[in-house]
Amino acid sequence: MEAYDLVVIGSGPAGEKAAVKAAYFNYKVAIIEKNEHFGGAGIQTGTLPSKTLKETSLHLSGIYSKGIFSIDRELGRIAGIQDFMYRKNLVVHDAGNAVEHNLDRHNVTIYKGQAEFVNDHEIRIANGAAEVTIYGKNIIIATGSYPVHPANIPFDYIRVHDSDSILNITRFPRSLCVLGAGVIGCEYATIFAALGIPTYIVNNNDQILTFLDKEISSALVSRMEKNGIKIFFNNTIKTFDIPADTNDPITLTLKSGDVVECDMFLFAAGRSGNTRELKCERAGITLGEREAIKVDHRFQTSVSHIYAVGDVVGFPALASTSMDQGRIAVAHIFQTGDLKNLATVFPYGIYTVPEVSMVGISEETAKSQKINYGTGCCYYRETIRGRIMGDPDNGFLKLVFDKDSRVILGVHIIGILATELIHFGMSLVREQKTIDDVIATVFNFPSLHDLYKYASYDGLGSIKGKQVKKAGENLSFHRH
Ligand SMILES: Cc1cc2nc3c(=O)[nH]c(=O)nc-3n(C[C@H](O)[C@H](O)[C@H](O)COP(=O)(O)OP(=O)(O)OC[C@H]3O[C@@H](n4cnc5c(N)ncnc54)[C@H](O)[C@@H]3O)c2cc1C
Ligand SMILES: NC(=O)c1ccc[n+]([C@@H]2O[C@H](COP(=O)([O-])OP(=O)(O)OC[C@H]3O[C@@H](n4cnc5c(N)ncnc54)[C@H](O)[C@@H]3O)[C@@H](O)[C@H]2O)c1
Repeated sequence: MEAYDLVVIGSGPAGEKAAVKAAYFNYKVAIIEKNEHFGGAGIQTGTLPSKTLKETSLHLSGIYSKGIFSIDRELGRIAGIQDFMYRKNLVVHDAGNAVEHNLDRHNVTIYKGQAEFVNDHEIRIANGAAEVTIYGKNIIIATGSYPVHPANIPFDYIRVHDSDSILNITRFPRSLCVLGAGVIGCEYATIFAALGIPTYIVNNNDQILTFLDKEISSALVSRMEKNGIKIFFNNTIKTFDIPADTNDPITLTLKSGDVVECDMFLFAAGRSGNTRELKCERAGITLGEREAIKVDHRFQTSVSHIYAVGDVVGFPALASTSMDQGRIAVAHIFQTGDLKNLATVFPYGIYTVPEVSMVGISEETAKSQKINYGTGCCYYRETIRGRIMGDPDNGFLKLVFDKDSRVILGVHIIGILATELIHFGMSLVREQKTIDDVIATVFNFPSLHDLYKYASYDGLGSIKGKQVKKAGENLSFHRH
């Protein structure tokens, strides 16, 4: 039986980075992947395809240039579903190959097939009729998550989809209903709505993306509604009526009694850990809620030489954090001494139209923690760069800071490039910088980083109790 210093199960962002890091330190490493292609949800079915479809929908719809440069860009021909999928397919294919190449380059041995534990050191890999068992001195489970399939949702992958099958549609929906206003639901709803497709969201509470600062999530709701999305709050679907003729609409009856007619349906109301096939009980590994594996802060499971990283351990379930979790587990196993814990300050990037990003605490959290906090805000259109670009999103940046120390505690952005702009804010929060530090910083001019400067000035005004002049909507921002 072939023996390895480390066996990694799964080649998504968490598994790839773990395997490559251990190999870099000259350990003998194997990785097991059950899918034909490498990269997991990060590259094949989640992050990368959805982000590419978002860029494609912005490009095809011209949503950010309409009416701004005097002459509207017209598409030479009507874009078809092949045009919509073209770049996604290309980028996914290239990025999947890049993962394989990276593993190869680092001399990681690749096993194709489905892994299951024989005991706490031995893993059986089945690939069709072929089977092989390998030995891992240490093991990292990085098997990710899958979209749950509640019994009442009649998935047919033609008109009723989950976030995997929506990537393979062969025609545009004439209209779309999404169940769940989490990140997946909101991102896909805005991608399709940007293309002019009538879109509905059904969500079982009164807010979308509940972890966001409320002012930002409310602003996103108003932008989504402006882009033609109708959201049913505090609601869920009671019955589905799917006619045999695909020209006829699917009829959904909601808990509220409302009836929604739509051409396609997307389920986006939750994922669970990919642990069922692993037979974790044979290795003595303890599972938690939603089929996730229980780990400590170093990603060690209940069995000391077995670690678990990425989506399979649950929150925060991001590609960004998953990669670092993989690296941290390896650093702990082999005592490389370079990485100890996952950064406590990391950003959330929501690739909706418009984008949203946040780091640190929201105004609601500051309030609940009884912090003597202040806020400062600046709209994109109040900056010169924003005016040049034109800003159909009415985007803004909001700072939450401690009024006594003036230290910035949270940064919240809605608007173009929010997921890029947030990283300066992340440094501010991590390094406990003050609004005065931001005011004393020179940025390129014109640049959107002015948002930080003028939000800080706005914050100064709010400390002194002045009402700082604000253009346009949300003039009535509550000041502390
Ligand atoms: C639609 C969507 C959009 C997303 N957008 C973002 C985003 O914008 N930003 C972000 O940070 N995150 C995003 N995410 C989340 C991100 O994709 C995941 O957090 C990330 O992929 C988790 O990485 P992972 O390595 O833990 O698991 P995965 O990427 O799921 O990879 C797990 C791998 O393990 C393999 N595997 C599973 N079981 C076995 C087995 N028994 N044997 C062998 N192989 C096995 C699978 O085939 C898969 O290749 C998104 C997710 C979805 C679904
Ligand atoms: N940009 C990103 O970072 C990004 C993008 C997509 C996904 N992800 C990751 O993927 C994970 C899964 O995302 P998700 O959106 O599937 O799940 P989620 O748990 O974040 O959201 C599910 C939503 O569906 C609602 N819901 C649940 N059951 C319902 C029901 N029966 N009826 C109506 N509404 C219902 C919930 O209230 C919630 O708003 C997230 O935790 C996230 O970390 C990240």
